[in-house]
Amino acid sequence: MLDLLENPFRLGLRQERVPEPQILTIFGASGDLTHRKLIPALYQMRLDRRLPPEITIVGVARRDWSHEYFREHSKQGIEEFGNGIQDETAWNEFAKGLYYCSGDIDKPESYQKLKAFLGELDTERRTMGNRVFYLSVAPNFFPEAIKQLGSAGMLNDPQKHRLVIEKPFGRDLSSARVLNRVVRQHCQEQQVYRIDHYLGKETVQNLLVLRFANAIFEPLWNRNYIDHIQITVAETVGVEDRAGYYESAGALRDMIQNHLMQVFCLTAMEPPNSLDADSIRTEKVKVLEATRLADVNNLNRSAIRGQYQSGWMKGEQIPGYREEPGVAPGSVTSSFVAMKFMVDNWRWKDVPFYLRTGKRLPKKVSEIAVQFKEVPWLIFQSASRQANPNVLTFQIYPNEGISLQFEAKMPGADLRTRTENMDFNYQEAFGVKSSDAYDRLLIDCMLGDQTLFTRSDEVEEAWRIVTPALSDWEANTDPNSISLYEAGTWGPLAAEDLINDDGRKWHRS
Ligand SMILES: NC(=O)C1=CN([C@@H]2O[C@H](COP(=O)(O)OP(=O)(O)OC[C@H]3O[C@@H](n4cnc5c(N)ncnc54)[C@H](OP(=O)(O)O)[C@@H]3O)[C@@H](O)[C@H]2O)C=CC1
Ligand SMILES: O=C1O[C@H](COP(=O)(O)O)[C@@H](O)[C@H](O)[C@H]1O
Repeated sequence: MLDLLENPFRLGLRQERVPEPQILTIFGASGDLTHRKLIPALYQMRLDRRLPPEITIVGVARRDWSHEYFREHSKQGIEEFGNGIQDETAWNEFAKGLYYCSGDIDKPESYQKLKAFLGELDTERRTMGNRVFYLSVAPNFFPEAIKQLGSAGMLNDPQKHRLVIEKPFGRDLSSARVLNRVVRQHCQEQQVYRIDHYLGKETVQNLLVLRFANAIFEPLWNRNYIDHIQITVAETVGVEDRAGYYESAGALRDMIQNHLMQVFCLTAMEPPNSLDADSIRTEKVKVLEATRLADVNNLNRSAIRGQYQSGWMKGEQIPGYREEPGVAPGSVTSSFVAMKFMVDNWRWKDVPFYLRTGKRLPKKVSEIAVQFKEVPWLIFQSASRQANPNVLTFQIYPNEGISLQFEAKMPGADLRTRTENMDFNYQEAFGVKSSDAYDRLLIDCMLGDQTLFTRSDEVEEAWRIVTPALSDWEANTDPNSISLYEAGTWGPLAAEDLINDDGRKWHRS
């Protein structure tokens, strides 16, 4: 493989700073996220020397594992979900810094045991009292874990102690406020990293670069040129073995309130004064404050929920959501949500933002499609009778990149046009696969950079916007009140109507 300095595509890709030695304590160490994402990301970062040799990871969960078992389990996770071990010597060195400390979030004695253990490790691993506590557990545990960590004196040094909180942050506006209050009682905002892994994705960050490092887009980025914007996160997987969590969350809490709304913020916000964490977060809050569901008096015009029923995908029969293990037979949990937002400000008046996400859809795809207005008068013949409008698409998954759809002249004597694409592909351009979002976010947290993490007021504003739909859906538990869609299709018909009624259609990538 070419060295960073030799490969011209990779110039400038070197990470500037390596975090100080520290101990990362993961609550929920035996869970899915730790196994599939966090440990593989941490190992890869150490392999790439983006983490110091002293990096130490302590897993916490109730089950009675040994350090050795946690190491073996982690190794298997890296083989299955990461880039593999690659180098046994490097693995052995990394594994020496992996520890397990069984404990129950609800029990104060677990924190005393953990505190003593971290103290011992500090001396052994030379980690200088630097601590990150990562709450990779179900959201209902967040308040208790924070209270207990605070009471045990483990969050009392704002310079050395950091707290990472997974999503969803609360389950509605009032619980998010309570959680923020708990956070404020036990630590300062500068210590808190509310994580949203979509902010760690390269194309999501590329949105900022495209908008604010290029002069040509900003003049067009408003109601004069943009017809509407669509944000889609479609998944082929179903609820898998996460019904315990998903039944009480649903697609609105699991995806829209956090991932899709963060992407929405970066698309719609005003230019920040600088890249400073608070400049960006302040602009995100401002655009959220101006945002509402399109029509709260007629929710069918702005918020659609759906649930997959049995269907066929890749020749295989897929069970319906209500037949999945752990799901109640009459469940009205949504596995699909589509929403229409309006932003009441000068830039976006009358420009709808359509957001949709769902499980068991035909394709795994995440993208932002910015559709421009049609030309006022077409003087050419078009292959499709009518010229297609320009669409700028940010492809978050798969094939991270950006493409611009435009009309081009077809060969021949006639002046006829056809729709073509100008493509930028991240991997081809830079000669590297984009790294996993968790790498970037874990490093940023260890370096004390909060730019890609959400602030308390941001989370609360996001909850405020979706509250009318959330309240209506919570109140309506009739199994027939949710629109059904066959697994392997693009969601319920009501979601098509949401956009078709405005004379528009969902972008198909
Ligand atoms: N999985 C994913 O792809 C993603 C998950 N997330 C978020 O990450 C968090 C974790 O999710 P996930 O890993 O899927 O969840 P899992 O259900 O797989 O894991 C939960 C973990 O919590 C531990 N746990 C449960 N109760 C206690 C307790 N009383 N004391 C101590 N530990 C406890 C469990 O271990 P034990 O039973 O041994 O105690 C287990 O390690 C959630 O907030 C989720 O929303 C975010 C993005 C993606
Ligand atoms: O946070 C979550 O995200 C995943 C989708 O993430 P992606 O990076 O694969 O697009 C989703 O499957 C899960 O339900 C949700 O909790």
